[in-house]
Amino acid sequence: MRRELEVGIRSLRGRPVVALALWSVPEIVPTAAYGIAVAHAVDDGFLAGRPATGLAWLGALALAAVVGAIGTRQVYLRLGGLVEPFRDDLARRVVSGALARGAAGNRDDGAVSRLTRQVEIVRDTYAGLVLVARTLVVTVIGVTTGLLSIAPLVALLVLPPFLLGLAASLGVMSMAAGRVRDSLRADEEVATCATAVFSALRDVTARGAEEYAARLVDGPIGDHAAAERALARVAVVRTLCFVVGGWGPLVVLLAAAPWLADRGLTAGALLGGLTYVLVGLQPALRTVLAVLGDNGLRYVVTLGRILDAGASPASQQQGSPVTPGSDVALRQVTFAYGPHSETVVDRLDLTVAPGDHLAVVGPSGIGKSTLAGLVCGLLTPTAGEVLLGGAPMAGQPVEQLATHRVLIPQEAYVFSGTVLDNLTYLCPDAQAAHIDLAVEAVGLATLVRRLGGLAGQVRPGDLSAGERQLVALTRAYLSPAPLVVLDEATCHLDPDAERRAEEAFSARGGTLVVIAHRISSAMRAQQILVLDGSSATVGDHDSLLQASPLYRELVCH
Ligand SMILES: Nc1ncnc2c1ncn2[C@@H]1O[C@H](COP(=O)(O)OP(=O)(O)OP(=O)(O)O)[C@@H](O)[C@H]1O
Repeated sequence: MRRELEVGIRSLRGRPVVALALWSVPEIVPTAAYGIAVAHAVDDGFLAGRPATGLAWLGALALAAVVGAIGTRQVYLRLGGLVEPFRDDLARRVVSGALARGAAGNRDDGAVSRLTRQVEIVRDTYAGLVLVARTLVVTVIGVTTGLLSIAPLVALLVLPPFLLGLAASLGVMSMAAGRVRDSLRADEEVATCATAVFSALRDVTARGAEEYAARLVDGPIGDHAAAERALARVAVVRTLCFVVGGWGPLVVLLAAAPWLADRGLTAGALLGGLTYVLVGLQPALRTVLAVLGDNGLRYVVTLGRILDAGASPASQQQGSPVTPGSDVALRQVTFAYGPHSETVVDRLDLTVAPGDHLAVVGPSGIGKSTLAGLVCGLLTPTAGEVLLGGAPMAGQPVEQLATHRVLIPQEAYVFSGTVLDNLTYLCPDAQAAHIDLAVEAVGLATLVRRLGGLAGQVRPGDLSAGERQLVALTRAYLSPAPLVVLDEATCHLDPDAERRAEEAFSARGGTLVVIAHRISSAMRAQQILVLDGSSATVGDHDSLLQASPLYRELVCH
């Protein structure tokens, strides 16, 4: 919070602060005059049986208010000279930061929001804070001057509780800023989670993952509720501050009235003192609390966001995720589905160079799909590690992994919608020419024509298992992911269609891992991994014929 306040105070340097202060002086006149006029109107006028004198004092009060209004007008005219340059500085900071990040190749999607909405919020709240700080100073000077002139004892009684309440309100501000930040963060977390779940609603329903989706949003919603409760507790503390600083002086003054009367305090002076509390101090504290609680917090939090985003692109890059390549490496990977389950993969070492085509073969139930899950980061090794482009898969966010690898399982996922929706699901910005190329390469053209082109409707139930696989394969082909893993994803295609699809993927670029359904598929790969329960052998077709009895057996089959 100190940083945000320093930025605001520093911005006042070289601005017309003196003119603003001088034009605030006329405003002190009515503030100081309230109690004096009431005291004299009562003591010298109405209680002395001279109502005309009483009314004259009240008339003088109206005159003082006119003087104050002239000062207020001039203050507002000069406020722009303080606030607009501050806004310009912030806008400059946002634009420079966004340009620097753009030049460094990093998109800054939040810059528009910061430049328009957030800078305006800071400008408005800053103006509100300047005004309230000025009003507070004017009130304290005016009330103190007035009280000292009619009854110095009353000043000694009412000012301490007021100042105590004011100090406590300022202290609560720092605590409240932290709570507002927590609440905003929690709110963003809920929005991020809910957006992810809502945008995947179709998939959630299709895969029956409703409970999992609910669990995803459950935590952030709980955090948000806790943050809101903490914020509500701060509001209670703020109310207590007002009780002390706003009502405290009134109670003290009323309680001390007999004691003051014994010391010669007149009824008019007592009423004058009450007027200062009710018309001066109490509204000033209420405004301070309202403005600090609203403007102040919005100022600190929003300016904080702008300042954080303005950090140099180099420092931001340090935290940005590493972009892995497409080479896959397994280092002593061991995996079992549970602590007491049999080990499916045992200390496996494997390297697939970028651009290579690896086929995995082995008897049913030996662990081929498990290996595909490990390579894609869907399963976490019990021991050892899986690296993609040299970066460990473990701990990488799902969104990041999704841009670097795509897995097509045996049961192809196709949904109700247009052909185009189904094909561009992993690459929404795909160009028409690229889509046509993919459709042709993978062998989907006949089906697309039958469905009425890219705008035609797909009804999953009307497609054969092989047709659904072709749709899913074309989608994977269009995906920008450099690593493609096909887990028996062509098992429902005839051998020719399978060959055509696999050749398309080989020519696509990037690394290809195929869990082979047919041995003919394995023979197209540069490297073949034979999984044999107790051991795993890697080689090309010829070397494996020599080295692996299991491979020889699979080829004969
Ligand atoms: N989710 C799971 N929980 C527990 N065990 C599992 C799970 N999935 C697979 N297994 C077990 O792990 C072993 C390897 O299964 P996996 O599906 O990886 O074999 P596969 O070689 O792909 O078989 P297939 O060729 O029949 O598809 C099997 O014994 C299987 O029963």
